[in-house]
Amino acid sequence: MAALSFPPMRVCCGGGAATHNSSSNNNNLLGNHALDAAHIRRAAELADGSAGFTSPHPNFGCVIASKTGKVAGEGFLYAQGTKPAEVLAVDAAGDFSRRATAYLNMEPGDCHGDHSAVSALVQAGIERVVIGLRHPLQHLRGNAIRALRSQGLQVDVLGEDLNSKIIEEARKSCLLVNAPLICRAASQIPFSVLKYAMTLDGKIAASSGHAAWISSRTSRNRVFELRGRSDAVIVGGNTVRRDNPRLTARHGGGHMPMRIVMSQTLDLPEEAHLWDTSDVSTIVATQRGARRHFQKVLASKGIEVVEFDILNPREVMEYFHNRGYLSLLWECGGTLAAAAISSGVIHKVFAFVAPKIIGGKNAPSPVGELGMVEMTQAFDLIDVCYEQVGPDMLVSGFLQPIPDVTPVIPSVDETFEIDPTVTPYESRIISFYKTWDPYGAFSNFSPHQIKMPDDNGDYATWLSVEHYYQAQKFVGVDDPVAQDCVENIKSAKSPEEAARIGRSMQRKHPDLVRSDWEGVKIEVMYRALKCKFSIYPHLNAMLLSTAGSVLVEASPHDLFWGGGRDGEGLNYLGRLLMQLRSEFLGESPTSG
Ligand SMILES: NC(=O)C1=CN([C@@H]2O[C@H](COP(=O)(O)OP(=O)(O)OC[C@H]3O[C@@H](n4cnc5c(N)ncnc54)[C@H](OP(=O)(O)O)[C@@H]3O)[C@@H](O)[C@H]2O)C=CC1
Ligand SMILES: Nc1c(N[C@@H]2O[C@H](COP(=O)(O)O)[C@@H](O)[C@H]2O)[nH]c(=O)[nH]c1=O
Repeated sequence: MAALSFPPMRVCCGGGAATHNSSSNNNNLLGNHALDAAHIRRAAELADGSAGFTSPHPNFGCVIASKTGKVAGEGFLYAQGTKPAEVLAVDAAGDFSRRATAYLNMEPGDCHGDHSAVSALVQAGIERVVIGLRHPLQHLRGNAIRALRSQGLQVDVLGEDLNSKIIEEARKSCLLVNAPLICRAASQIPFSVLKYAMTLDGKIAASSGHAAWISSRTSRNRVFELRGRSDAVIVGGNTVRRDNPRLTARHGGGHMPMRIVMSQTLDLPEEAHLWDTSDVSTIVATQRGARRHFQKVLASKGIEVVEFDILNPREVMEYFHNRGYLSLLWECGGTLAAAAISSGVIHKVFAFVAPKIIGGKNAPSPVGELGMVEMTQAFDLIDVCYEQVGPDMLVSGFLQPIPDVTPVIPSVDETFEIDPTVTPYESRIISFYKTWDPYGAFSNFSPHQIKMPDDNGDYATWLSVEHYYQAQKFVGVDDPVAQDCVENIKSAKSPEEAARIGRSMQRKHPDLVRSDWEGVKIEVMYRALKCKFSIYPHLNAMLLSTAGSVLVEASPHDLFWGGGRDGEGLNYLGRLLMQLRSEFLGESPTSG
C-alpha cells in the first residue's frame, strides 16, 4: 500500500515551483496556484466545521470564488443527511456563482443518487471546479468529476491537474480533514486516536492506581471535544474497575460517542457509570463464553455484549468498521494501549503532559510492553504538533502515515474494465446503512424531504423520513411537552438529531408517546417511504434496479427496523422497501 508520509511539524505555507508549466508563465501560475491553494485550504478548514457536534461523517467544505479570487460563498456538510456543502455554498453566493470557481476539499459523494452537489454547481453556472481529493470510497470515486466534465466544466484535481509544492501542501490539508474516511477506505478499520494524560515523569496514575486528575480542567474540556469527534470511546476492563469512568462528552450539546469496554475476563463491577445508558449506549466486547451469567446481568441493564473468538484490538476494530464507525478514541491504560499499538490499529496520538511529578517505581505509564529493546526501534511520530493547553502541553502526531488511496483503489468503472467479472453492485442481498454506502439513499437518514398530510389534510414538509417518523411518536398527544417535542424534531438540523431527540424522549418519557404507536408505526413508516420513493424519480429508479435482491437495513442494534448483527433483526425497513418495490413494479407500464 502506498503511503503518504509528511514532514514533521505543521503544514507550512511556502510557495514552490510549479511543474508541467512553461517558464514564461511560471510567475502567473505560481500566483494562481497560491490562490487555488488558499481556497482549497479554506474548503478543508470549513469541512471540519461540524466536528464535535455531529457524529463523524465524510467532511465536505466548499468555497465559491469569483474571477477576481474574492470569496462569494461558503458551505460545509453539517451532518450525515443534511444539505451538501456545494448546495449551501452556491446558495450563499447567489448570482456571484456565475462563471465562478468552486473549491472542494473532496470530490462530492453524491451517494443519494440525485447528484445534488453536481447539479447545484452546474445550475449555478460555475465555470471551473478545483478538487482537493478524489473521493476515497470506491463506489463514489471519479463519478462526480466525470459528471462535471461531461457538463463542460473545467475540473482540476490537486496532484493530477495541478502540481507544485504549495498545491501539495493544500492537498495535505484535504487528507488530514478526511483522515478517518481515507483510513476506512484503505485499511478497512476505523481511524483510531490514542489519548492519555501523563505527568512530566511519564506516569498515567500514581502507584496506587489513582489518576484523578493529572491534566488540568482546560485539558479535560479539550478531551470532551475529542470525544465529541468520535463514534466511540474505548477503555479496557481495568480502567472500568479502577476509575469507574463516564466517558461522556460534556462540552455542551455536542455529539455523544458510544462507550466500548474491552474485557477478556468480564470481571467487571455490577454497578458502574458505564452501565447507565440514559444518555448514550455502552457496548462490552469480550471473549466468547466469558462469564455468561454476567453477560445476562449486563443485557438486563441494556448493555450490548459482543463476543469475539479472539478478543484483540484488530478483530474489534474490523468489527466496528463493519458497523460503519469512522473514528474511535482510545482512553485506556497502558496495557490495552500497547496491545492496540502492536496490532497496528492506532493512527494518531494525543498526549497531554502535565507539569507534575508523581514518581513511583510501579506507577503505570501510557504504553505497556511493546517488546522493543533498542531506541532505534521506537516509533517516530509524523506531523507532530505542540500546543499549550492551560498549564499542560499537548503533543499530538500521527503514528502511521495517512494512506494515499489515489493510485490504489480503482473506481467501480475502472474495476469493471480491469476485470469484467467483478460486478460490485450485484448481489442477492443488498445491505444499506450509512448514507455514504452504495445504497445509502435507502436509509431514512438520506436528505430527501417529504411532504406529508396531517390529520386535517394540511401538508407539511419534513426534512427526511427520519424526521417525520420520530415526530409521529408524539403527534396528537394532549400535552404541551409532547407538542414541543414534535416541533423540536421537525426543526432538528439533521436526521441524526431528529432520531436522538425522538429516541431519548421516548426512553425518558414513555407516557408522552401516543398510545397507539406500536400498532401504527409500520403504517407511518410505509406512508413516509411511499412518498419518498414516489416523488424522487432517481430514488424510484434505484429501488426498481434492485428487483430480485433482498434488501436489508444493516443496522446492528435496531432489531426491529434493521437486520441485526447476525441476521436476528426483523428488518422491517428492508421489508417495506421490498413491498414498495413490488407495488411500483406492478404499476409500471412494462410489467406484465
Ligand atoms: N491518565 C490517563 O490518561 C489514564 C489513566 N488510566 C489509569 O491506568 C490504570 C489502568 O491501566 P491498565 O491496567 O493498563 O488499563 P487498561 O484500560 O489498559 O485495561 C487493561 C484491560 O483491558 C482488557 N483487555 C481486553 N483485551 C485486551 C487485550 N487484547 N490486551 C490487553 N488488555 C485487554 C483486559 O481487561 P480484563 O482484565 O477485564 O479482561 C485488561 O486487563 C488505572 O490506574 C487508570 O486510572 C487509564 C486510562 C487513562
Ligand atoms: N486521569 C485522566 C484521564 N483519564 C481518563 O478519563 C477517564 C475518566 O473520564 P470521565 O469519567 O468521563 O471524566 C478515565 O477513565 C481515563 O480513561 N483523562 C484526562 O484527560 N486527564 C486525566 O488526568
